[in-house]
Amino acid sequence: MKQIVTGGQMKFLDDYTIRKIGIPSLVLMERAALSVYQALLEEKFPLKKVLVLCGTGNNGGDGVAVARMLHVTGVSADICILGKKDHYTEEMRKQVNIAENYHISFVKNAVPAEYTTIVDAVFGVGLSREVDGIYRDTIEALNRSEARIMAVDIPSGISADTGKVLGCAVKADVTVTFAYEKAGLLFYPGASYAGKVRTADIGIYKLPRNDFELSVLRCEEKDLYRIPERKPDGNKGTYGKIFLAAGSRDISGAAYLSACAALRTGAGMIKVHTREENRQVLTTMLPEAMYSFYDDEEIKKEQIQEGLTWADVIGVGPGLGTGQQAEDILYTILAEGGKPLLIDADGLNLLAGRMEVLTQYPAPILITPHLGEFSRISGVSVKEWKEAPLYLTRRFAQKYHLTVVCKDSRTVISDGSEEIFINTSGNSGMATAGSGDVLFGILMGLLAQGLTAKEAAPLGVYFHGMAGDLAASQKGEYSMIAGDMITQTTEILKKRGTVL
Ligand SMILES: NC(=O)C1=CN([C@@H]2O[C@H](COP(=O)(O)OP(=O)(O)OC[C@H]3O[C@@H](n4cnc5c(N)ncnc54)[C@H](OP(=O)(O)O)[C@@H]3O)[C@@H](O)[C@H]2O)[C@@H](O)CC1
Ligand SMILES: [K+]
Repeated sequence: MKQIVTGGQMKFLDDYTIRKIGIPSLVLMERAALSVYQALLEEKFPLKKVLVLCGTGNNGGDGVAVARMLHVTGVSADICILGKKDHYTEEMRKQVNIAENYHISFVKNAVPAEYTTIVDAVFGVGLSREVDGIYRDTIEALNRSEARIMAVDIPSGISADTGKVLGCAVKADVTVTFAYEKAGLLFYPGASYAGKVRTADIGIYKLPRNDFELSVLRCEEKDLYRIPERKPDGNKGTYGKIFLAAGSRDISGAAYLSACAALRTGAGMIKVHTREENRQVLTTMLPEAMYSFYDDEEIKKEQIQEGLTWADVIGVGPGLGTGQQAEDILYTILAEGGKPLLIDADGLNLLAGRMEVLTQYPAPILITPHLGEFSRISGVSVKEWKEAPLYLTRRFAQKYHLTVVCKDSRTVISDGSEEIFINTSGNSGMATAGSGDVLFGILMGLLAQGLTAKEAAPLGVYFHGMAGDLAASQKGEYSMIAGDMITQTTEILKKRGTVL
């Protein structure tokens, strides 16, 4: 797991390192600038003529130090400072003083088009409001230039918390961020403004994970080892039994994809409860599953109860429909399930406006709404969510005692505790029919194998994104379809043994 920070947390850690640990601010700044200088060389930036664009804060101070490092190695570097002298931080003042002693050239009205490389050191984590005036004009001119752009810590204009563009923002080719990735570099549009992100260790104190009041994390490939190991003496019961209510009249695909993904992820057994019309197609396509069918008559509660008693994990929703039968199935499960429960799609649509019934359920519940569904069940608009994705997802999880997987280009996962996850795997090709059903199946598969909802959710989402990335590498983002992701789960599970 990788630790991510918000802008406020980074400022706290900077401050803690300086005041409590005792590393002087200028030492951190020197290391920060050196890491940017090295990145300029390693990423082969064209250093014929470099402009370092600085703000008045410490991000600007980093920039002035980078200009000095370039200057002493014979690179022609101009410094242009936006903002007034009386706004300089103490560190910025010292850096400017050093640069003046070196006779580095300061320019007033830089023309970005004249430079081969531009270092963006206007705003870092201290950006506090919309960018306008001279800042906006300069950033827009910079984005129009042909120069390669290196952002210091975060592209100026991007919110370090949400990735939002505050007015306007620098479009960088490479960003060197210090100590930790900032949440704003992971969320879109910030992620696409940052270009390639390099994280540099500059000596900031590494706070233990448990000491963060709110710990923002992301999974990485080595976390695959968290998928439970297969036991040589295991049997199909060892790997869990799933009861899945999915599919409706003429909708069999969602049931197929989720059930198949669950089995491919390693679940021992699955029983699909679905409409009679799906009998032939499902039993032909997925004979490995067991089935119970219902028709136009009233749903048979005993049939469902039998499945619930047998199962270790329950899933409800994919392709279920929102008619009376679907509602009866959902409420039977809520009343009598009592086992870890996953709800998606139509299951969530049926719950809109009645979410409080979930707080009565005696076992963990995991829900996987996309942003539209989240909006419907929470009353939070998509626009509001984008302003505060971490806070709003967590608040919702707390309110209804759930693990929430809020699906977006950067899925946010929270069980309401102090640990919250942002997922970074995946690609635009995954915005394809049935992709959510595959995720649902993967999550059921992980829960069936004994992971808790909190463990399964971030790992399953990451796993699903990896499957999407592998599918895209083979079929391309345009052509890949949901079934390709199931095929790739096989490849990912093969990797499990190699990442330890
Ligand atoms: N010692 C350390 O702490 C270390 C810090 N490090 C580096 O420092 C960065 C953080 O520095 P920081 O806290 O000084 O804030 P920073 O990002 O430079 O911006 C603040 C300035 O911007 C201004 N401003 C804000 N919004 C604005 C707007 N919309 N439009 C116009 N102005 C606006 C604001 O002005 P004011 O609000 O005072 O008017 C203030 O002058 C961090 O990202 C990293 O790069 C590293 O060197 C490691 C050691
Ligand atoms: K910057």
